Amino acid sequence: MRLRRAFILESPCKTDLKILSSAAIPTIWVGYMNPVQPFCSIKGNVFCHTEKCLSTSLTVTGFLSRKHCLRLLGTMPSRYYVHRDDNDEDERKRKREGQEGYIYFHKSRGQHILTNPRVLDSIVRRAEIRPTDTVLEIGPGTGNLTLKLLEVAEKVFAVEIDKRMVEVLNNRVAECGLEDRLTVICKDALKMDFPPFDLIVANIPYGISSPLIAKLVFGAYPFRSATLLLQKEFARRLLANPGDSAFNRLAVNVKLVAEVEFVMDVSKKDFIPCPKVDSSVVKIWPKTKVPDVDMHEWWAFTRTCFNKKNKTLGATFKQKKKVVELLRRSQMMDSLKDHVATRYNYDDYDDKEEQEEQSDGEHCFPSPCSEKDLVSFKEMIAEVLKAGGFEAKRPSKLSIEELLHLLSLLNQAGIYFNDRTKGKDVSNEGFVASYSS
Ligand SMILES: C[S@@+](CC[C@H](N)C(=O)[O-])C[C@H]1O[C@@H](n2cnc3c(N)ncnc32)[C@H](O)[C@@H]1O
Repeated sequence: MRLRRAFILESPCKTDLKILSSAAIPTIWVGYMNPVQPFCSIKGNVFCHTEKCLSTSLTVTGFLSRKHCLRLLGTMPSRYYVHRDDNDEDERKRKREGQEGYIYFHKSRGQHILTNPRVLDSIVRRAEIRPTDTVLEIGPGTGNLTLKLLEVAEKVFAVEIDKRMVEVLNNRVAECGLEDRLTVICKDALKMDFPPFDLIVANIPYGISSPLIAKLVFGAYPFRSATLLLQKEFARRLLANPGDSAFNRLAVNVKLVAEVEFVMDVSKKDFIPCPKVDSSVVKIWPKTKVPDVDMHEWWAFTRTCFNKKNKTLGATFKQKKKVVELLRRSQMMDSLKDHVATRYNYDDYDDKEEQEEQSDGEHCFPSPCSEKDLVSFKEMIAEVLKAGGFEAKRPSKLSIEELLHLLSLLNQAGIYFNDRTKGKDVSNEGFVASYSS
């Protein structure tokens, strides 16, 4: 049968629909075929990237029932999917929300559904799931990935913040008779303790990538690996090595405790609605042997060094604000308690950036340490940097081993980065929060 106009939708499986694409269509867009309803009546709600295919005819060898299609799609056919900004005031769209059959994808929640079955299969294959594994999925959405995970894992915990998605997911999994192996937790993944799991496999909302990865690799969760779909640029940063322009604080912190492996790039066209950015899949392997370092001290140290990652360490540790903070944190101020508060005069400080930082009010002193103590503390840091050969080096170019060495030299000299006046914080909450926007 030759169709002049095809109703193009997303579906996990082209063979199920028995659609053969013409050579002109590089990606096969398949889905719910409704030969009765004329295409033009639904055109308004179809996403633009599907429209590319409209003029191309498809050779169709069979149709699926609407019910079967809905099961494959997990929810309504895409004419019901509307992507709406949270500040979109369109009354008609608002009215439709809540009506049966309509589901809105919210940008603020990163709701971009991965629909390419080949990509879904590759993610599951590269995750190397064993039949006895419990998998944690963050942000299952309508369940395209969840269903694939349920085919191979013993159990899946899916954490989803959006109640509407949870409903769709539960219905879809129940229709496949797999509900016994799925536990859906309707919570914010950043604000909960995860149940025990062996692996994480997820297409996460990109807005929470940093805090979520920090939570996973520094949380008390022993897991084999995390296979994650991330924004491409973000993945490049995680994969970056010292000296690469993308190497940053998160990369250095993750590399301390985990190995990161590139798996594959994923085009934005493989999502509905189509996001603005491309994606990549990476696999994170927690290291079995982690360097013996106080993590809170390490996090505070990398925060200080990577704040201006391309500045030389000599210049970074000359900044008055940094030195005063370090002096306070290193508990070297006991002898200075009686000093009269001093507001520093920055006129003699030839560092524009730092002056700007001061001007936001947050970092204004008075501080109870004297200029004399500050100068000698500064000299002490400079000596440590010089002795270790770090004065002219830039944090962005240092290996983990070099950074660990520098930290131990500074600590040996009594210079600390974590606030030792506050007592020991054993949780990683502050650290995870520091990556939240
Ligand atoms: C990129 S979509 C992925 C959907 C699905 N996994 C897929 O591949 O098609 C991200 C999902 O994460 C959910 N989400 C967003 N923020 C979340 C959070 N803080 N905790 C848990 N889920 C969240 C969204 O509602 C959305 O369903």
